[in-house]
Amino acid sequence: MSARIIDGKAIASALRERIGEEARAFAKAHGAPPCLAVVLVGDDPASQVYVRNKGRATRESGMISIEKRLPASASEAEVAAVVRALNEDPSIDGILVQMPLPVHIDAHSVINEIDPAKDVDGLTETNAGRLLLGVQGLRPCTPEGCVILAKSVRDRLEGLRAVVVGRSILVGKPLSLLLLAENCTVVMAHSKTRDLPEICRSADILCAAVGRPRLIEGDWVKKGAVVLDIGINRVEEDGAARLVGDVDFEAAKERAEAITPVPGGVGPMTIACLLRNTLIAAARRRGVRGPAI
Ligand SMILES: Nc1nc(=O)c2c([nH]1)NC[C@@H]1CN(c3ccc(C(=O)N[C@@H](CCC(=O)O)C(=O)O)cc3)C=[N+]21
Repeated sequence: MSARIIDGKAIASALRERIGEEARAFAKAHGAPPCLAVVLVGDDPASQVYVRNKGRATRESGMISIEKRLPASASEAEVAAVVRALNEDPSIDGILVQMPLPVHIDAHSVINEIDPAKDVDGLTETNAGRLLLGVQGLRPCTPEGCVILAKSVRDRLEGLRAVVVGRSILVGKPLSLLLLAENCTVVMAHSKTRDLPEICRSADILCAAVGRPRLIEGDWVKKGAVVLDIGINRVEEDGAARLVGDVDFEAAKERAEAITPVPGGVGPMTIACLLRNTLIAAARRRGVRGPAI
């Protein structure tokens, strides 16, 4: 039996719809919609596309989107100064510094300049610490999206064995912590893990976030598992550019119960969760409860 394909695009679009309603109610109650600022340094073509898409999605959800662009030659101090000005601006609810930054800029330092209350990526030390502690904070968008997708298949994640392949700051580590918070038994696997195929075969929920095209083979997937493919790899195949995940989708879907496609799986959820975080940040900054979505 072929797996059910988890339609991340449709789930994200339904979530964005609900966020839009909440954002409009917020605008009525507070006199202005939530506002997201995106800082883009340099002219990386992929980043330009992401930022344009984020801007469009933000406006479609009834929120305000502003962009601060700096040249690739901007110094770390200049980028930090832009972030600090956005921190001070009361009309800004969320700040996202688009990655990657030019190599001469230390991304960690710049991210840490963001006011944790406006850190809609959930990447500052403060929000990472809050995630570790299990207290209220802003959670990273892609991992949050993954948990929503897993719950679209399994009502309760409690007691399930989750294997997360990849330990990046952006995805692997925070996703492991979020799944732990859902009472999964979490295995954090990575490039030095021994017997990776065997460990993957033990997963009820298999999450691949390594950035290696089709690393996870079909027979690494347990029958009936939920597979979340977080990889977005651009490859050249038969002379055409294609987007593929970290999982061999065609093979894995013959064993999984449900699987996310690439594109159209986890990616769209990242943007929906970013908008959700912006709404949450806007509400909390005004001392009201965040959205119940
Ligand atoms: N501060 C920061 N926060 C981020 O969250 C962040 C970032 N920097 N830098 C770049 C990565 C990448 N990222 C994606 C978001 C949505 C899709 C997405 O919606 N992808 C579509 C299709 C994309 C396509 O066709 O190229 C999909 O998977 O269906 C992909 C990638 C957010 N990132």
